Amino acid sequence: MTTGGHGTDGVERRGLMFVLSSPSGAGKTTLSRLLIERMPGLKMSVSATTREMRPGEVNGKDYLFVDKPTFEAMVKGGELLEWATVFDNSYGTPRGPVEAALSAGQDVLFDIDWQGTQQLREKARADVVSVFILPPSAADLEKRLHSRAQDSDAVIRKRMSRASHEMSHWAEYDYIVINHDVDQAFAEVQSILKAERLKRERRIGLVGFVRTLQGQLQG
Ligand SMILES: Nc1nc2c(ncn2[C@@H]2O[C@H](COP(=O)(O)OP(=O)(O)O)[C@@H](O)[C@H]2O)c(=O)[nH]1
Ligand SMILES: Nc1ncnc2c1ncn2[C@@H]1O[C@H](COP(=O)(O)OP(=O)(O)O)[C@@H](O)[C@H]1O
Repeated sequence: MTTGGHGTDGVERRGLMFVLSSPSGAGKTTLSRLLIERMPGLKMSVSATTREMRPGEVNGKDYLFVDKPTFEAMVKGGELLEWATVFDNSYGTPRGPVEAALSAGQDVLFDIDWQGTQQLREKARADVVSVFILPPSAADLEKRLHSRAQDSDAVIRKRMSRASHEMSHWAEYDYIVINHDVDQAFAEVQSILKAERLKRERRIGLVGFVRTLQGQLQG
């Protein structure tokens, strides 16, 4: 599914699909924003959703906010790479921008749940790197959901009651980061991405690079 771009050292490599999942409120959105700001060559996948827009969210940036018939038409038209129902709403990843970014040699960042992560893995196992973010405690999780101040008490209760179920999928992920402190968690997630970018299997230009080096040594 992915074709090559160039790494910072000029060696061609396959783009990767970097997935962050967590129970609601553990810090995926915060960490995703920092990654996009600070890691060149990484593009956010903007999901389509039927959920209500929160105060401060921007249509087309945080999500593509669509109505149910539009979402169903996207599913029927094969426009979504994966999709799932979360908290009674539909969420899905538009296929076009992901494929375009990967073809242009960029990595793509996904803030999606475990259902979507499973679907991506089925489609492109070798190119998916998945990270599960855990909160330090249930009390912290609840505090963060309240401090975000964007959901009603009823919605927060629903998200808290779903957290344990969401978390039960932690062992399907490649890496686990506990978000005590944002700077520390960001540094950990960034290290994962940096190391994964250097993986031999993705660096399809290495054979040619080493051959050239060997040629130079012999010549
Ligand atoms: N499968 C899938 N899940 C998504 C997608 N977009 C968002 N989600 C997940 O849907 C859940 C709810 O997201 P949201 O309503 O933004 O709430 P938040 O996680 O509390 O910020 C989160 O677990 C997201 O990771 C998507 O395109 N596909
Ligand atoms: N390490 C942390 N310590 C304290 N607050 C945090 C931390 N990480 C995130 N937050 C805050 O918690 C709230 C939920 O974080 P958010 O990134 O929206 O979570 P998610 O996208 O996983 O639902 C936000 O108000 C955010 O600023």
